[in-house]
Order: sequence, then structure tokens, then C-alpha cells
Amino acid sequence: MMQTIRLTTAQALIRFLNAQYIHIDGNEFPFVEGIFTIFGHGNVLGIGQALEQESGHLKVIQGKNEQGMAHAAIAYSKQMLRQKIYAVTTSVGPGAANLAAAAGTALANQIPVLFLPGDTFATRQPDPVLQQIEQEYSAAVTTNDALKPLSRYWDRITRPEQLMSSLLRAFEVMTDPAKAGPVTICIAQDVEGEAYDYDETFFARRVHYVDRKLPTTRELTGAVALIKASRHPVILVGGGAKYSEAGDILKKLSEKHHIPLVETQAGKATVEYTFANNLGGVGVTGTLAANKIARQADLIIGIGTRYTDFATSSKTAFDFEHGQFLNINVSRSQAYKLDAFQVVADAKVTLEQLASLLEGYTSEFGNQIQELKAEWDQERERLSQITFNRTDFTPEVDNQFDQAALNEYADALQTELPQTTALIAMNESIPADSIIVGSAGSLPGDLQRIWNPSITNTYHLEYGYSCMGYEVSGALGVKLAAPDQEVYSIVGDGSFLMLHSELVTAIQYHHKINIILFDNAGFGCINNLQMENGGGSYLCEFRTRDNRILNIDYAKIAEAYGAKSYKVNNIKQLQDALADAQQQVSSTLIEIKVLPKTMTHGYESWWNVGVAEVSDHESIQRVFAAQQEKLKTAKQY
Ligand SMILES: Cc1ncc(C[n+]2csc(CCOP(=O)(O)OP(=O)(O)O)c2C)c(N)n1
Ligand SMILES: O=C1C[C@@H](O)[C@H](O)[C@@H](O)C1=O
Ligand SMILES: [Mg+2]
Repeated sequence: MMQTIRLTTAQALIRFLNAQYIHIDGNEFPFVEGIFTIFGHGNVLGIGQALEQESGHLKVIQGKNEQGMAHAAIAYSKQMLRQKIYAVTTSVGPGAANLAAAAGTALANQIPVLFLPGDTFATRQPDPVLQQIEQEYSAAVTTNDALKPLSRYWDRITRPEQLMSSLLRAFEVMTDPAKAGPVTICIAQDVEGEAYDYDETFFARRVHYVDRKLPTTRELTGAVALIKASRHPVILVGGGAKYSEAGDILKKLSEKHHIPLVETQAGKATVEYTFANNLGGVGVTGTLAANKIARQADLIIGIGTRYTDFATSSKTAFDFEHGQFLNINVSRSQAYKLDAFQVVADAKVTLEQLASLLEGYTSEFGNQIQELKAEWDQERERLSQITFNRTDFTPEVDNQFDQAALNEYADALQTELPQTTALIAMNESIPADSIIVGSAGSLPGDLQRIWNPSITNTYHLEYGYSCMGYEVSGALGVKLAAPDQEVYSIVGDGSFLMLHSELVTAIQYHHKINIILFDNAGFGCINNLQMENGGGSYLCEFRTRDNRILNIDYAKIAEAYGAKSYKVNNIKQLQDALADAQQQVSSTLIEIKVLPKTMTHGYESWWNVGVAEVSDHESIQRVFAAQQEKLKTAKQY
């Protein structure tokens, strides 16, 4: 006879989360590490009660902002290579709505995470409850419906027994590398507390097997033929290569067959930059070396990449007329891109099998890979040495601010530090196993170009959604995943202002993070974008109504929360602050005032952005015309 146990829906949920295991490459461990919570009336008496009564092995962390804690959960999963997750529970209404930006982040980046927002009453007896939107055309629509397009799987629980089939679907989705993404299960607040006689077998230890999908003989034969026929193949390392842990075999193949590696943001640090054939980031924010080699490629071997506009320079980075594509990806829809020959399989095993079939093959790049790398390393050296002067300084982003404007910033922020110089100095000062976390603004571009990781999986960039606010929250998630490594949030002033609430959570729970805040008093990269495209400097600088540049004391903000903070405006101070911060046990913030327009720029890249087709500015008309010309050279789809 079936054994049952009487539990509330929320108690059943927590019991189930405790029993989920994942099995990868012979290792088996719990899949759900913990749960972030912000309680409100939509979850405190259901999920809150269940956790208080019996949370099991789950680590329970109180967040400060729903987007922030969800970003921390995403970063945890990303840093754990999608092998473990945190769940996130929120109240109903605004608490749930605050998940939206994070859900988009998880979906675009293909990161598994479990969102558990409360929902309005299933009985509808007290309707409209506090925070119910009361949509006139349907009582069935709640705030949570806004999360549907942002979830890989979405469900609403209005009866306790629905939980069982819903959770099974949820975990199947989250543990499938081809489908990985956010799952949202909305539970009506009255149903969370409602009891049901659950079949006990539902709570038995359940193992989710993640087997590596093997390539077929047809796929392997086709891939080998393409590579052997190619004279100048280039490997594009995407995030899928990192999640598949394909770094070692990538190096082996690259070395043996003399094939250069170029990287996307998500793929960076799958292989360390110190590996001789790694030419770094490619595309809009790519290195000159990677962009030059990409254009020469007659075969692009895309491994676990989504081919976003940044990686492909809006489909101009490659010679589409003469080059072919070979895509290795667990996702069939991703493998289809750019008319590629498709290998729908795990990256690591596919490369291992290819290795044994490519005996005797060598590309015709000769010395070129090393020459391009040396040329780029020299350019990086130049970027590390830039010094400001008050009479004839030419910043990297040229022809936008004149000398007077740059001097005004130097005076207002009391600094002469260029961003590139500071970033490279930091790269060279902190321990090699430190993990850096970033997401939005001008810093991701600089990081992709000039941050040289010498240890794998120490570069954590969320650049699928490039969501401001991820930087600080994400650092907390990364610290949870890698407690023994120093974690650095690399954040602009704009992103910091948008969301840094989880700094408090980091301090509260003694999960040390270091925030490196680059303050250029504005939305710098967007200011570059508007001016580069013929516009003026319009509402992207942080100025008062009487046009004074804002000088905010960010160090004081962090200090008020309880972090150790530093203010620096030269390299020596930065190095001293980094050294001191490393000795601290609690979280730190280093505020670096940097000059605008001193981020990296150019390197034969192009980005297709919407420029006004008609305008009364001649400069915009010129940019529009130039853009139409450039578009003629781009692949259309
Ligand atoms: C949530 C969110 N809102 C808006 C944007 C658009 N956006 C991208 S970068 C940026 C400005 C970033 O400013 P800051 O963090 O100071 O970096 P900077 O470019 O100055 O280095 C904006 C508004 C975004 N990426 N994410
Ligand atoms: O609009 C954007 C422009 C990019 O340069 C920036 O890195 C990104 O955050 C963004 O949203
Ligand atoms: Mg800024």
C-alpha cells in the first residue's frame, strides 16, 4: 500500500529540494545547495514556515533585493559550471516583479536557477489581496505571468498535488545542459500552507544523470573532413566549452594542430591567456590579434557559442564568403546558426574523439599566431602605461571630449588615472587564483581585451544580458561557490548605483567580497556610443542642474554598511589598497576615480546599433550612411 505523509505544499517542496542529486562524470552530489529568501505575506507563512521547521541541508540566506539575490543565485550556478543551484523565494506582487531582470539574465546566459515567487489566492476568497494587480480582462493573470517569457519552464501551483509533476519537469529542465535556464514555479499563497497526503516515494533520493552526449559517426566524419580541408581554422571558445570542462583537450588540439583559439565573454578562461595559442576575446570588444585572425579563417569551429553580436561584430568579424562554420553544441538550435555543419554533442567528448582522427593535420598559420599575440601584448603594454597630461592628452576614445572637458573631470574627481592603466595594474597585483566578476558598462570590454587570466574559471562575466546590478550581487554568488578564493566585483559607478544591496548580505553572512568601483561620473560607455554615432553628450554624464560633475563618496557608503573601504586615484594607492584588502576578513570596497574616455576602443571591430535614419544633425546623417555601407559587408542572417 502507498505510504503517505501529510505535509503542506511548502513543506513538501523543501523536502523534495533536499532529495535532489546530480550525477556527472561519476560524481554524485546534492543539486540544490541552498535558498535565498525575502519574506512577505506571499511566502512567509508557507515557505517561510517550512524552512523554519525543517530546512535540511539547504543553506538559507536572507537577501536584500529580489533581483540582487537572484543574481547571486545565478552567479553561484554559473561559477559551479551549472552543476549546482540555489533556489530563490519571493513574496507575491512587487517581490516577484523584482525577479524579472534576473530571470532574463538567467535565460540569456542559459543558467539553471529555481525561482519560487508567491502567487495570489487560489480560492480567490479575499481578492483583491494586497499587491494583486487585478487585471480586468482576466482574474487568472497575476504579476507572475510577466515571468513567463523569461523562464525556460514556468508553472503555477493552485492545488497541493500539482507540485509533484511540476517539480519533476523543473528538475528535468534545470539538469539538461541543452535546455538549462531559469525555472519559475509560482505557488498561490493559500496553497503554500495547504496540507495534502503526499506519496512518500516522491521524496526518495532522486538522481539526475547528466550524461555527455556523444557525436554520431556522421557528425565526426563530417567535422574531420572540414578540418582537414581547412588551411586556416580558428576555434571560437564559447561558454559551452567552459561548462563542458573542455579546457585541457582544447589546449591539446590547438597545440598539436596549430589552431588558434579566440574567446567569447562566457568562454574566456576556459583556457588561460598564458597558453601560447590563445589570442583572447574576439568581436566588438576583442583583441586586435583575435579579430585579425578571425577574419582570415576559412573554418570557424564554434564550440558552445551562441554567436551573439558582440562575438561576431554583428556578423562582420569573419569572412563569410570564403569561411565555413563547424558548430559543436549540445543545443541543436544553437548548432544551426550561421549555416554551420552541426555536431549536436558535448564539447569535451567531441573534441576528444576528434583528436584521435586528426593525426597528421597542421594548419598553415605558421608563425602568425605568435606574431599576432606578441603584437597584442605590446599594445596591452602601451595601455598599461598611459599617463594623462593637461595640455595635449589624446584618450583612447578620441574626438569626443576636448582637453578642457577632460581637465574638468580631472579637477572634479581629483584624478589623473586612466581606466586601462588601473585595470592592468590590478590584474598584475592580485593573486592569480582570484575570481573577477563583471557584467555591464565599459569594463566588460576592457576586461575581455586586457584582463589576462592565468588560471582557468577565474573570469566570470555575465554578458548575455549585460544586466547592471549583477556585478556586486554576482560576486556574492561566486564567493559562495568558491569560498577559498578572493572574489572581486569589477563595477562602474552607474552599475553600483543601480544595485549593490547584496553587499550588505555579504557582510552579514561573512562571505567576503571585494568591490572595485571605477568611478568616471557617468554612464560612460553609453556616452561613448551616443557621441561616436554623431550625437552630443546627452544625459549620460552625472552632472548637477548647474552642470557640475557629481563627485560621490562611494567609500563612505560602503563604510557605513560595515565594509573596509579605500579611496584611490593613483597606481601606488591602488596597489596598497589591493594588498590591504587582501588581508581583510570582511568585505572591502576600493573606489577608483578614473578619467572618462580612457577605456579601450576600436581594434577593427564594429557593432550594428540603431542609428536615426533621419536627423537634423549632419554628423548623424553621415554615421547612418556609413553604417548602411558597412551593413552591405555583413552576413544578413
Ligand atoms: C539594468 C540595465 N539597465 C540599463 C542598461 C544599459 N546600460 C549599459 S551600460 C550603462 C551605463 C553603465 O555605467 P557605468 O556602470 O558607470 O559604467 P561605465 O560605462 O561608465 O564604465 C547602461 C545604462 C543595462 N545594461 N542594464
Ligand atoms: O548597451 C550596452 C552597451 C555595452 O557597451 C555595455 O557593455 C552593455 O552593458 C550595454 O547594455
Ligand atoms: Mg561610469
